[in-house]
Amino acid sequence: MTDEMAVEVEDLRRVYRVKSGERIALDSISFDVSQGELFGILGPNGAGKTTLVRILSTLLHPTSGTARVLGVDVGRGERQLRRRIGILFGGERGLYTRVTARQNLRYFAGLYGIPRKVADPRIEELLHHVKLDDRADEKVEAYSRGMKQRLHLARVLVHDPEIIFLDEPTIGLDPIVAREVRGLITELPQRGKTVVLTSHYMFEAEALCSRVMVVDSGTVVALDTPQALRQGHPDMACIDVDLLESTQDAEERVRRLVNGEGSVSTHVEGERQVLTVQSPRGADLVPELQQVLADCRLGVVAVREPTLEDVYVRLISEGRRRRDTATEAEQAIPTTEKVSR
Ligand SMILES: Nc1ncnc2c1ncn2[C@@H]1O[C@H](COP(=O)(O)OP(=O)(O)OP(=O)(O)O)[C@@H](O)[C@H]1O
Repeated sequence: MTDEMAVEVEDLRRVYRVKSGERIALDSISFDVSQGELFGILGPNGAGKTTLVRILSTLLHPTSGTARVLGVDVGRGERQLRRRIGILFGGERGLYTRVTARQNLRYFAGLYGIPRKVADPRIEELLHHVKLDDRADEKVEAYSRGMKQRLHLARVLVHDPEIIFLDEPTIGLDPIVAREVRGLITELPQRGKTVVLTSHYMFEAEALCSRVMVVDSGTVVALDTPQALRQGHPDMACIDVDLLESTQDAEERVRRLVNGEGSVSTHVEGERQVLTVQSPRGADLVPELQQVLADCRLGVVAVREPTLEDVYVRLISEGRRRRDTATEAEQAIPTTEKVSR
């Protein structure tokens, strides 16, 4: 393994059979991940992220297309690959809580057939690395969520895998613990590991990943460095409007004002409700925006550069608009014409 890509995916498709017929979770996606890269997969709920990670980590077979991990076809080299990959899914499953952290790690090392004289010093080093050495002989049931997640990371590393899949590794963690876990993830490439991670948090992807791939409805919407994605939309400025008191149709009215040339979203930030408008008109839009929102009580109105999250919102909404238009056009074609095409 020198010049090979860590992950090579071509035309990968996964369809689930459901009562109503078929559900396309991945629709012919292609991408590569280099060795030593920290690669992020972003996408809304149901985008296909977990399906993709499960295929890459040999837990699920693709319907068609190819996926090679460390040069091995995931469908053919399961046994060989499992020793070389580490998998961490969000949540608490996968540890034995009635025994200690050290016993957990010894057990998992044993499953991979690692001799004690190799495993023991590695376990010591890992416990130290995830800052659990002083609590290593305590039962895991007495651990906090954060300690369990750090132990999960040690478990993922116990067989010294070359590539690690992390599915939403900081989900449900408090901000301080999440930051600790992110710190440990950042160090993985320095330990020679390739990391593929999924996340719902844009700032996390921006802080950790060398490249990110945005997926929606099983297709790749964008793939680039976080910086290039942000800078790839020079026409876009963002306006944040603090809505101190708002009317129900405020967002809809702003949407009509923007008229498909950008995007509008509202989110709550602590006590604040913030309406964000992305528009190529930038600051020029502010007076009209204030006029449209004249019956609301507004706080600060600020024009700023887009963040990765803004770009993400725009990419997803543009993709969905394009798909809706294509579906409407398809539905407008008379049935006879569809059959003859
Ligand atoms: N076992 C299954 N049977 C049927 N459909 C499934 C199954 N697993 C996933 N799906 C569907 O496949 C699509 C992709 O799901 P997937 O879990 O991969 O998305 P995701 O991006 O990981 O979502 P989330 O962020 O909510 O975890 C969704 O429409 C989902 O409902």
